[in-house]
Parts: sequence; structure tokens; C-alpha cells
Amino acid sequence: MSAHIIDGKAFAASVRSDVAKDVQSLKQKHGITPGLAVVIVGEDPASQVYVRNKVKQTSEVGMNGFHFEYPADTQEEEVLQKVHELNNDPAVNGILVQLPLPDHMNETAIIEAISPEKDVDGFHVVNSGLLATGGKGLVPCTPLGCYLMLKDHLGDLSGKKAIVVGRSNIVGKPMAQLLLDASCTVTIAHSRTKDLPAEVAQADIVVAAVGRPEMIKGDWIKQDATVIDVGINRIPAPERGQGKHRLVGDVEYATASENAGAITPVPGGVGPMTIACLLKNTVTATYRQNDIKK
Ligand SMILES: Nc1nc2c(c(=O)[nH]1)N[C@@H](CN(C=O)c1ccc(C(=O)N[C@@H](CCC(=O)O)C(=O)O)cc1)CN2
Repeated sequence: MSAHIIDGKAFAASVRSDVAKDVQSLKQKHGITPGLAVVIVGEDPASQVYVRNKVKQTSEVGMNGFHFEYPADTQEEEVLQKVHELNNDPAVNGILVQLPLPDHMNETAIIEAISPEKDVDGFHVVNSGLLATGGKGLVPCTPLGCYLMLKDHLGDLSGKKAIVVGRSNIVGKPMAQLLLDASCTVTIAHSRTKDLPAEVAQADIVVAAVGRPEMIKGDWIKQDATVIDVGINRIPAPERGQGKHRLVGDVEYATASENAGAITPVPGGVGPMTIACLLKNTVTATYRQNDIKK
């Protein structure tokens, strides 16, 4: 059987449309226009594309966008100074610093400098702590996007066996927390996991976030499982011409589609949901900062 393809692009458009309605209502009923500040350091081409899309989509949903670009050799202190300024700017409800940062910068110090209430990436330790303890923080955008797609496709997740492959602070760990909160039985797998194929084969839900092209093989996937592929890996595609590349996920898509009940494609799956959830978090942050109930 061929799997249902979960269309992240279409789902992200519907999330953005809901965000645009909330923005309209904040403007009309409360005279508030949510503001999102995006800070980028360096010239990483992929990051530049993501930031351009964030800025464009911010204005498309009717929010104010503030965009700050710094060259790669900028001192950390200068970025910290900007973050402090943005923390104190009432027109700014959400702040994000695009990752990765250049090597000479302390990523943790910069993330922790963002006010937790404005940390729309959900990376601040206060927000990860709130997520871990069932509190009301801001949830990292990629895991939030995966969770919304799973809920939309499966409805109730309780009692399902889920595996998250990857244990990063920004995807793997928060993803596992969200699944646990939804009463899944959760396994977190990583590079030292013994017999990964056997672990994956037991899961009703597979979230792949390892950053290794097609590492998870299709024949590991349990019949009818739901597969969420977070990986975005650029690999050489000589069949498309010299020097050409193509994007693949962390899952071997064609073979996994034969076993899975549903699967997200790469591109067009989790990626678009990341930016849609950033906008959603900015609206959430705006409501909370102004003590407005939706
Ligand atoms: N501060 C942050 N930095 C980074 C985050 C983040 O959430 N916050 N996530 C990633 C990059 N990212 C957003 O910033 C992001 C990655 C991918 C996509 C996306 O839509 N991908 C497309 C494919 C795009 C392509 O052709 O390369 C897809 O999957 O369809 C959006 C956002 C790291 N940094």
C-alpha cells in the first residue's frame, strides 16, 4: 500500500491563515499589531533563505517585521546588545536569532539573553523547563509543527508507541516532551541506541530528526505507522546535471511509503510548518504579553 502524503505546505498555509485572522482581531479589538524581530549573523546561504521567508511571511499575515543583519565577524557583545534593546522594545513581541551562529559566538549565551516571554523559538531554558513540567511556555517551532500535523492526521495520540530518532535540544527533546504530554509511550533513540531498526519497527509514530540522509530505511517502518521526517539534507544529484543537488529527508522515502500509513515528504513536509509555527508563537506571545484571552 502507498502511504497518505501529509502535505505540510498546505497545512502551513492553513496555520498562517488562522494567524492572519488573529492578527486582524488583535488590531481591530485591541489596537495591537504583533511585531517579530529576526536577527541573522553571517552569510550562510540556507539561513539567508529561511530568514527572507520569515520576513516575507511575517508581513503577509499582517504583523510588523524587524530585520537585523550582521556580518560573520561581528562581536558577540554587539548581538547581545541588540537582543537587550529588542527585549525592551514594546513594539517587539517576538525575537529570534537565526541558527547556526558563527563559531566564535556562544549560542547558549545569546539564546538565554532573549526574554523568555519573547522567545518565539522556544529555545530559552525557561521555555524548555516549562515544556518539561507541563507549564505554559513557548514551544519550539519544528516540534510544534510536527505535533500539529500528527494531531491533524491521527486525532487522539494517547497510548500510541512513538519513537523520536535524535536528541537535540531544539527538535528531539521537545518533540519527545510533546508526545509524552499527549500520552504516547515515547522512546528517544540516538547514535548509541542498540538495534535501531528493531526500535523503529515497534513504533506507531516515527519522528526522524537525526540530520543524516535516508538513514532510516523503509523496511524498518511498521505497517501503517505515521512517519514525520524532520531531516532536510542536500545531496549530490548528478542525474540532474553536473554540480546539481536534491533534498532528501532522514527517512528513505520511497520504501518507507510502502509500509507507512502516512508520511511527510521532503521538501514540503515539516519545513514549511516551522515558519508557520513561528508566526503562531508570535501571536501567542502577543496575547500573553497583553494579558488577552483568545
Ligand atoms: N532560530 C532558528 N534557527 C533555525 C531553525 C529555527 O526554528 N529557529 N530551524 C532551522 C531552519 N529553518 C528555520 O529557521 C527552516 C528550515 C527549513 C524550512 C523549509 O521550509 N524547508 C523547505 C525546503 C527549503 C529548501 O529548499 O532548502 C521544506 O522542507 O520544504 C523552513 C525553515 C535551522 N535554524
